[in-house]
Amino acid sequence: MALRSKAIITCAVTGAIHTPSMSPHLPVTADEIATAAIDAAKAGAAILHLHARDPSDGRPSQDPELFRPFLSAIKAATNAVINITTGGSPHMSVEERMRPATTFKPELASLNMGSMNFGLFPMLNRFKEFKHPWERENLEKSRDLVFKNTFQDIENILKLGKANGTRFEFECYDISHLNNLKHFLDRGLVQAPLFVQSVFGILGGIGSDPEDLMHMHRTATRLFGDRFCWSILGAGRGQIPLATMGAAMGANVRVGLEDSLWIGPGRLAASSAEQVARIRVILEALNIDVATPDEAREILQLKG
Ligand SMILES: C[C@H](N)CC(=O)CC(=O)O
Ligand SMILES: [Zn+2]
Repeated sequence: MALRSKAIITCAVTGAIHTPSMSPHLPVTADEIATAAIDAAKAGAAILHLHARDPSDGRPSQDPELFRPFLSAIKAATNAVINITTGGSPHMSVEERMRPATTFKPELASLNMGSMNFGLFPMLNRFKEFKHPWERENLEKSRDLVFKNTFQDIENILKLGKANGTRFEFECYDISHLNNLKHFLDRGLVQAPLFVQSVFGILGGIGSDPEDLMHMHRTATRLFGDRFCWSILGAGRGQIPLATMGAAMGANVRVGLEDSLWIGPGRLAASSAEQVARIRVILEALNIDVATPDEAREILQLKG
């Protein structure tokens, strides 16, 4: 793993997993997403990972016209790195998922490194009341849902990136995803430094035990040596503890309401910025400086 000079904080402000009835703080409209992202950048996030939602009912959407207003507001207020999702929602087609990255040619986009079961239904044990029927439907449907990311899908998104100068946040939800990334590295379809976002705690992927983190780290180091920039994404209550453990080992970190709605046991986070502030305090307590957006660009060799 490339020795990390400074820690890059990525913030994912809304996503497509959580639904509006789960938290009043989940941004839905373009204004809410812009405000959440700008506040997260002010709190110390160098990279903003962005999804869009239909303002009428909060349903995840990859419609570029829903991205456009908050992208321009964010760019006007910060020089944070814009990272546009190509994962969208696991219920969407890959073509649908690729639309905003195709339209906006961002310097960074997410890329999910393998197909997998994507179990969201356990959240039905925690959340009972939903304003919109699609919220419960999506969770129920995840019992029989495959998040499709075939080798051809990945290759198509890599080609899109190459054409647009877009580099990737490689979402690795399991050890096999690291091997898939190595396959594309060996074929010269991806270039170092590889921004490896290890995703822990999604049902269908690797768990969120410290042993899982160590296993990911060992395997990534064996496969990529010092050609990767490691980052930790813990879903749900594992968010801050796993990010803390990873940071102590030299990793970068990802927080935000896309990945966890919580700031403490039973306490909803009031904003993604609150989670950024929390992990920043921890990083600085570990004597780790937080990277600015331009330092993140340099570390990840982004087009700027
Ligand atoms: C677990 C995260 N939702 C992973 C993610 O952010 C995927 C994407 O947007 O491409
Ligand atoms: Zn995402």
